[in-house]
Amino acid sequence: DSIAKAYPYANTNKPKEYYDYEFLQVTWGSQDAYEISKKIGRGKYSEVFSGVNTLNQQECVIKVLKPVKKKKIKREIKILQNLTGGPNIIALLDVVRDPESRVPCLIFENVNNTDFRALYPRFTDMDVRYYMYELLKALDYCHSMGIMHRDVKPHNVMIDHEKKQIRLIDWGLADFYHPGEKYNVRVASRCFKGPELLVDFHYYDYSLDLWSFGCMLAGMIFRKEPFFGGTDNYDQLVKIAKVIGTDKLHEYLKKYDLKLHPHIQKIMGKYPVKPWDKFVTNENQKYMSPEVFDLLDQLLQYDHQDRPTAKEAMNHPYFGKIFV
Ligand SMILES: CN1CCn2c1nc1c(Br)c(Br)c(Br)c(Br)c12
Ligand code: NA
Repeated sequence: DSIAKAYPYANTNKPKEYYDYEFLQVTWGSQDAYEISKKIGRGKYSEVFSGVNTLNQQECVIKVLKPVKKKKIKREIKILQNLTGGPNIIALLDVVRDPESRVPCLIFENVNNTDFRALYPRFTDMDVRYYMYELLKALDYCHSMGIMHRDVKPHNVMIDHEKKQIRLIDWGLADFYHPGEKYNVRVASRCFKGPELLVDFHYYDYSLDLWSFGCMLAGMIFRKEPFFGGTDNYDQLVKIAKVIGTDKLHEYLKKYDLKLHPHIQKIMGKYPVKPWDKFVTNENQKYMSPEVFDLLDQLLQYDHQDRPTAKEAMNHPYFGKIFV
């Protein structure tokens, strides 16, 4: 079996009620304390609004959950409660039920976010290093608390560029890591799915988040969003193989005794490794450095066991300069 390199027993050492979220007794606050001002987003599982707490005039974000299994709602609430207060983790302020519809709403602290498509092109090389280090702080924290995020992507990293603050949001796909547990591979967003998900390897761990993190970093420094732009979950692996090559893919499959889905076998060719400097252009060269290429080599590896942990990534020389 494959066991996490980092924090494998984080949950083993916790009381049962820490991870056994099904028994969570949700104490619902009163919805009438919150007024919705405008819709700011919509996802598969929720609609998101900016709002205000009428009792203290505090701005907030209201995530109205679409009808989904109670178990999944309890999981998201439990995880948010376990993590609130952690570095760069979005703070859950309240859990309320809409009086008419009785639909559950999660109330979060507000972040004056700028959409990443408009923000990232404005980043200096130091901005990228700074914000990606802050994101690793959030990942190392949640991993140390026995939780995999499983949906790391720019859409889920809120950035207030004035305050130079980030918050990792949307813990709706997050789950508790238990060594040897079989997990659903239908998680993360297509372009950020790790190879383990695309080859149906169910015994994955926190290192999935480090693959997604690597995809974010590559997209930011090469100004190519998404970096691996697959058209479906089969093509996604082909797009990855066209960059990191097929030799190591076959090594990976052999090590874990995995078979490529027949459709992937049909569309997958034989590809060499594509060096990172092939992606350099005039507009992205300000983000290039030997350190960042080395970090990408480490993060974007097929074998999840070979990727650095979040803590190891934080100690990479690429993040050395932000402390001068
Ligand atoms: C789709 N958008 C845009 C901004 N924004 C969106 N979803 C958000 C969520 Br969920 C939270 Br929690 C916060 Br805080 C912010 Br800010 C959010
Ligand atoms: Na959220």
